[in-house]
Amino acid sequence: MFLQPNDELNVAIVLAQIFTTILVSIISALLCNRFANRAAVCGGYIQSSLASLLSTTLLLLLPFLLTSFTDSHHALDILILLLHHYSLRLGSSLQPIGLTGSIATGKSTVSNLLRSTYNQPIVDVDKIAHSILLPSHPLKAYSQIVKAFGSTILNDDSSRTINRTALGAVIFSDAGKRRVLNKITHPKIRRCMLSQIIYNKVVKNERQVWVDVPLLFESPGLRYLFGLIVVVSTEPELQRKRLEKRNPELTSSQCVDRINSQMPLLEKVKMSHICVNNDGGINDLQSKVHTCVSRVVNGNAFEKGLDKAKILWVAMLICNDDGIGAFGVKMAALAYFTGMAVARR
Ligand SMILES: CC(C)(COP(=O)(O)OP(=O)(O)OC[C@H]1O[C@@H](n2cnc3c(N)ncnc32)[C@H](O)[C@@H]1O)[C@@H](O)C(=O)NCCC(=O)NCCS
Ligand SMILES: Nc1ncnc2c1ncn2[C@@H]1O[C@H](COP(=O)(O)OP(=O)(O)OP(=O)(O)O)[C@@H](O)[C@H]1O
Repeated sequence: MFLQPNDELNVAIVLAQIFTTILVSIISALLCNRFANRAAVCGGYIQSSLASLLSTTLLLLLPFLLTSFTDSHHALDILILLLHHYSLRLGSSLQPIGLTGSIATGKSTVSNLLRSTYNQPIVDVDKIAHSILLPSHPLKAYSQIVKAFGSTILNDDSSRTINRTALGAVIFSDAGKRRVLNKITHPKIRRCMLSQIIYNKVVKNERQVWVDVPLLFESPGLRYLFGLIVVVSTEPELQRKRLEKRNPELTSSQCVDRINSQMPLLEKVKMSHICVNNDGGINDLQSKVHTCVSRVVNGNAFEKGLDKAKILWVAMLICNDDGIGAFGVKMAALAYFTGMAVARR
């Protein structure tokens, strides 16, 4: 079933479906041809029977393979992997810039400045997380979440959409439940995030892409995806006050739960390349963002470390929400051979 190309994820999926359909057809045709040639050369009864049996099996398997590719998102994973691989070979990297911080330290405010003043492309991971929750989203987190948390987290109206405040109250006060939600949502968020990075880099040809990702350091290994990490920090008391002011629907203790559910900000600052301190007013923040953008545009703040990034991309794609199945093994093999090709250069 082909999806309608109505957003970056779907465009990438449709491209991936077309790509794998062509790839599988070429491989099958080549293999059939090879078997037929072998049989003709050897001329033996057993060989030619075996060859025709294998060719027929392959041809029969082809529609099945295509259906399973188009019904799943494995095709997208392979496309992302290959694009990443070839971008490294061409000497440019898909490595984006990570923008992080803790809750209410000002990531969205900085993103808005980057977008409006500097025309920078931003992938907003909170926005992705919200879209994932919709009943109509192709990655189908909605049904899994309702199964895990029950219908009490749904809005009472006819839409039956997820009430984010209700779900937040459950997961921010209980680390076990938070893990359950993260297990459902994070692989899907990651996949949409990667699709959007690829879309911006490859389709829109953007030089650098910023990714506003709140849990960059909390998600194991994710930091290696980024060539550069910028953290937005505020002093804890100011952070709590800004959170309470922005989200009046939350009680003081719910605000504290949300802050405590994340890694301490100081640790994040230590692990980042650039820190934008947001203890002052908006004008002060604007001038700090200006300094940050100058460093990034000059390019001298980027780290090397493509190998680490490459290993991570491969691991992220294999360990997706479908588990390490047969397709994961195939992808590992693909990654291994592409890696060998690079090593030989
Ligand atoms: C729990 C949900 C429904 C609350 O929605 P709500 O609109 O009230 O908050 P919002 O999404 O704007 O999140 C605000 C901030 O909370 C923090 N936060 C969100 N989810 C988590 C989490 N699982 N663990 C720790 N902090 C989180 C982030 O700093 C985020 O920027 C929502 O955040 C969600 O679906 N979270 C799970 C997905 C996720 O991890 N998102 C974070 C992006 S990686
Ligand atoms: N320099 C500033 N001066 C005054 N208010 C600010 C400043 N920076 C941010 N704020 C306000 O603080 C609140 C939190 O900021 P923002 O939403 O940008 O944080 P965030 O890190 O994106 O939060 P979240 O993690 O929840 O997505 C907002 O209401 C914002 O308007």
